[in-house]
Amino acid sequence: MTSEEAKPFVLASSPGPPRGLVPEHVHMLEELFTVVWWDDFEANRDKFSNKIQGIFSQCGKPAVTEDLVAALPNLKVVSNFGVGVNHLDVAMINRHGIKVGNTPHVLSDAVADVGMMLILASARRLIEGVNIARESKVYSMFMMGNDINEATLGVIGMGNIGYKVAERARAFNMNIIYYNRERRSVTDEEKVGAKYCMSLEVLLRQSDYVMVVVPLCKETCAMIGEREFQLMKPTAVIINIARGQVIDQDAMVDALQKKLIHGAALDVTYPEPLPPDHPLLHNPNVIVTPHFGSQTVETRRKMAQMVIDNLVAGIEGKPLPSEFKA
Ligand SMILES: O=C(O)C(=O)CO
Repeated sequence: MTSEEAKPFVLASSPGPPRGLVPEHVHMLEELFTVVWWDDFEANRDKFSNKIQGIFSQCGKPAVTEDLVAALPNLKVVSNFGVGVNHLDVAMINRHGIKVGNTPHVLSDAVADVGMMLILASARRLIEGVNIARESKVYSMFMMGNDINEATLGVIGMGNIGYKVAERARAFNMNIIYYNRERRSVTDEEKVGAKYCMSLEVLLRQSDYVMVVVPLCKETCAMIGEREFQLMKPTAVIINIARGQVIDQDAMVDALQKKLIHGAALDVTYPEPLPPDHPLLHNPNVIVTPHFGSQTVETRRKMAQMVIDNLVAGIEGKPLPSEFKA
């Protein structure tokens, strides 16, 4: 058994909610590392600065600023608990000779499940239905939903998660179209029956459900805005399991109010959470969930293991099992 001092030092934001580490993950980390929690680090910078070799980063916590990176001369790796690294300045971190790890693949099924769940929940008006049953109101025959059978799903971003959404939608007999930087292979397309759209415009015009699954970056920030909502069907529902900022949120509120689109189902927004008086929380055609796409016990366990594997490899100077490069 390694002594505490011999274990490499890793900086992490303090455990517990919001979005903190659950005890199981803390235990996994502490088995291999001397974990320096952010509050302790802040109070004792001189004691820890030379010792920290890795940072456990989650949803922008701790904030990996250039000042922090420069203050940690032995830092080798920033390991992100999640696939999306939009909150990290990867180019800046890499410039300092430090690697960045993330956790793709292991969470794709869980996130795609939430995407499919949001399609079904909005099509079948799940939240309204649950509320009616809970309030013991007279059951209304007029609370009609819509079939997703034969409806068209437009997937924007056919990466790992987008493809998993398509696999699920295929099982529900949806017509699948997609828009992606690169076209998938014919074999991939045929497996899920997905048709490639040459332009976003074509996808937006044809889709009953528009699912956003692109990573947030300069090119995708606010890629769905006023013009895009105008192209969509008035019956369409937009679903976002990527990052809130990929959609211009004010334009979406406007599009919903003007009935340019029918509804929205959002696992991601900005900010998170939305303030209680936000219009998206008070529209019966909108479902908002708390960015919980990857949040299952099993998936989070796999993610925690991957974060740890990236930390170990980075600290030992080996290639990361999953490195994200700028
Ligand atoms: O891993 C991420 O980046 C996620 O947002 C999962 O929901």
